[in-house]
Amino acid sequence: MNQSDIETWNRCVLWLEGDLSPLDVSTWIRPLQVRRLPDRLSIVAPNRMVMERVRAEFVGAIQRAWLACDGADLPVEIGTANEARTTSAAPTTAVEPERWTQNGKLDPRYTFGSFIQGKSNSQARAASQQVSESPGVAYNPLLIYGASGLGKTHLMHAIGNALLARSARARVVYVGAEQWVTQFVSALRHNNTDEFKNFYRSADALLIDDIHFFAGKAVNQEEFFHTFNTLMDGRKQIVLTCDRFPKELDRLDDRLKSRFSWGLTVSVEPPDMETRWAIAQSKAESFGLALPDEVAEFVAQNIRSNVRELEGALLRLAAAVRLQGVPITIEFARQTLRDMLAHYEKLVTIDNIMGTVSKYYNIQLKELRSPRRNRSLARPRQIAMSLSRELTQHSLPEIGAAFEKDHTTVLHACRAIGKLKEEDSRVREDYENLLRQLSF
Ligand SMILES: Nc1ncnc2c1ncn2[C@@H]1O[C@H](COP(=O)(O)OP(=O)(O)OP(=O)(O)O)[C@@H](O)[C@H]1O
Repeated sequence: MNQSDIETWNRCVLWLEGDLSPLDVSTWIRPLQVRRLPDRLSIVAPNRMVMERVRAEFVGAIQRAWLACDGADLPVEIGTANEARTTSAAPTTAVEPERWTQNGKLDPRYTFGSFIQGKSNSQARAASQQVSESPGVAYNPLLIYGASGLGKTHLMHAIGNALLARSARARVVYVGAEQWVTQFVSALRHNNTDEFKNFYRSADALLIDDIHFFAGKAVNQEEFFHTFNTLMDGRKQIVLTCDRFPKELDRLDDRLKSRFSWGLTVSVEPPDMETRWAIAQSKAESFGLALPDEVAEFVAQNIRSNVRELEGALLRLAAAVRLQGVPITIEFARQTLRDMLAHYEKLVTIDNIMGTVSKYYNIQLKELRSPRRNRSLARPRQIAMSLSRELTQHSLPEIGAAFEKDHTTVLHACRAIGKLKEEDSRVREDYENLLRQLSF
């Protein structure tokens, strides 16, 4: 795949994430390699099973996604890597077997410049920048953890790209833990583990994504343990990402956990409203979408769980604008993103906001509706009203009715909490914790 095909295909995958289940996307779509030929899309599946399933179920969706992302309506041909290598009719679709003697590919789009900083990720970004400036010295290993789609891989690639920009000859090795496991198993099977070891142990910087994938894989952990020690002894930089705080990983060797804590462990959190807004603006610009401020605000307010979803939403808007050629308004965004928005509305209701807030403050649910005004009840009630305003589409009178109050009380609560978030760090922290809990 050339760079332009890779970029278009990445956008297609994002687009398909809006239509298919996450499991379908990771099982059937992500393993595909797609190449645009003058008259067709040539898809190579890693094996027969994937090929047959994609051919039976996903070809239409892939065609639509390509049309939306690239503007070209092309027929699709699909084969497997083996077929592609042996079919002279389609030599351009041949897929190189995954080899650990090649560096994994760093995405050139993932740089510090394209990473939007906010409260939720400033520590991770600063640490990553520092590592890229003083590899092997500043923080070693650097471990970035957090939920899916919050920018861990982006930061890891940014470090790799920056290291290569400083020294094009540096051996920056990037690999997903899953890929490492596959490669190591293959090396064991073919009796060439020495080559595998030399490759990883001679890196100047080793970046391993998603190390939670090592959990329960004792032989791989053992190999990684030795690679880790060799690189640390040679003052080579190690960067790791994980979907949770590594001490919480079950079935991961304690020796590894303790070594991870030699360096710095930083988290990335879901972005707050302001950061989502800035990310929306920046992603829209990179997709060539002129996004009016009020639409950016609408999208940022409504797509909250992670940046990958936010990006998917903007891509959809960009494709819809291109196809329909109409001006982009809030109503247009609401229509185009209605299934994504419905998903959020279903999950965040006033009832579950009240439930989450009462549990957080350890008060009874009925107290949120009661007329009692002592501070220990009034503050949680105001926070619950303000969250209902921020996270649902309900009007002030509807929120008031749910709390058995009138709409002016809700308005007052939203203003009071808005001000307190600026002035009182305790309120701000509580509000952000609750937002995180409600943003699944
Ligand atoms: N702060 C940010 N600024 C700009 N883009 C971001 C930011 N955070 C995430 N993204 C974008 O969101 C998408 C998902 O990010 P990324 O792949 O880094 O997530 P992740 O945390 O590694 O997720 P996973 O654990 O699922 O691999 C990427 O396209 C990335 O560029």
